[in-house]
Amino acid sequence: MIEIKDVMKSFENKNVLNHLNVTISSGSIFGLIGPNGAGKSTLLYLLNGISKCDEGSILFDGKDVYENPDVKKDILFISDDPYYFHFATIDEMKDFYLTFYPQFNLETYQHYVDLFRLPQNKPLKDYSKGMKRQAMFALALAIAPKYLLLDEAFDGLDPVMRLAFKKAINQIIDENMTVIISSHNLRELEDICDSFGILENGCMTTSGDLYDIKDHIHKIQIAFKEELNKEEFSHLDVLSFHKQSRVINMVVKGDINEIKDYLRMFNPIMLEVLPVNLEEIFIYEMERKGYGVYD
Ligand SMILES: Nc1ncnc2c1ncn2[C@@H]1O[C@H](COP(=O)(O)OP(=O)(O)OP(=O)(O)O)[C@@H](O)[C@H]1O
Repeated sequence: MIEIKDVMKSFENKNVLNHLNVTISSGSIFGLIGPNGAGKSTLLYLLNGISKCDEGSILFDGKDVYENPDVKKDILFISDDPYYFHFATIDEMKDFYLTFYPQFNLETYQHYVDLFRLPQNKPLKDYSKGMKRQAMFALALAIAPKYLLLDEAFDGLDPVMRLAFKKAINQIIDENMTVIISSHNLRELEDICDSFGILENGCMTTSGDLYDIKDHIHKIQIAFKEELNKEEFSHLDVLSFHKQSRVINMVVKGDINEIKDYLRMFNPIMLEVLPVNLEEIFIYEMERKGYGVYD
C-alpha cells in the first residue's frame, strides 16, 4: 500500500502539491491524471524517492521512501524521458539492472525484446522515441518490480505496441505489484486502470475505484414539454448542463435511482441514461472548475 500523507511541494514559492492525501492499494493499477502542469511528474519523482516533500510523507507499506534504499529497491520509475547510459545497448542496460534487481527474469526480457523486435547491438541513443519506450518496458516487465511508476506511459508507442504493453501488464500484475501510470491518453488508461485520481490545484479532487466512480456519474438526456433552466435542477449535483430548446443533456453525480426519481417530478417526455467514460469524467470535472475553453 502507498500512503501519500498531507504532502506539500512547492517550486519558487508556488505550491504544486498542497496537502495532498491519497492511498493506493497494493495490486492496483492507478491512473494519475490531471491538466498540464498539475504536478503529476512532481508527484512521481516524490514517489520514487528522488525528491523530498517539503512537508508530509510518502509511505510504502508503512516505510518512508525518501533516500530509503530498502524501499527504493522495490520501485522502478520510467520517466517521460527515460535515462540511459549514452552508448549503452539494451543488453548492457539489462546487465546494469541485473545487479540491482535480483528477480530480473532473463526469459521474460528476451521474450519482450523479440516481441518488440529491438536490436540488441544498437546503442539505445540511436533508437526511435517509441523504441526507447519499448526497451524500458522490456526491462520493466523482466524486473516486475513491486512498484512500477510510469510517466506518460503511452507516449510514442504505436497502437499495436500499446496493446502489447497493456496485455503484458495485465499478465504480470498480481496482489504483490502496484502500478501507477500518468497519462493524458485517458482512453488507454481506462482500458488498463482499476482506479484513478485527478490531480488538480495540488490536490486529488476525485479519486477511487474507476467502476465505483463511473457508477456515480451519469450522462442524462432528458426532454420536457416546456423549456426548463438549470436552476430548476439545483437539488442535483450537476457537473455539466447543455440545453437545446426542450432537450437537455446533463451530467450528474449521485445515485441514479434518486436522480431519476427527482427528474420524474418534472414529468419528462423522454429520459435516457448513458454511460460515461474516464475522458468524459475528466472533462466534466474540469469544466465544472472552469478549466479550458468549452462551448
Ligand atoms: N524543478 C522545477 N523547478 C521549478 N518548477 C518546477 C520544477 N519541476 C516542476 N516545476 C513546476 O511544477 C508544476 C508542475 O509540473 P509537473 O511537471 O509536475 O506537471 P505535470 O502534471 O506532469 O504536467 P504535464 O502534464 O504538462 O507534463 C509546473 O508549474 C512546473 O513548472
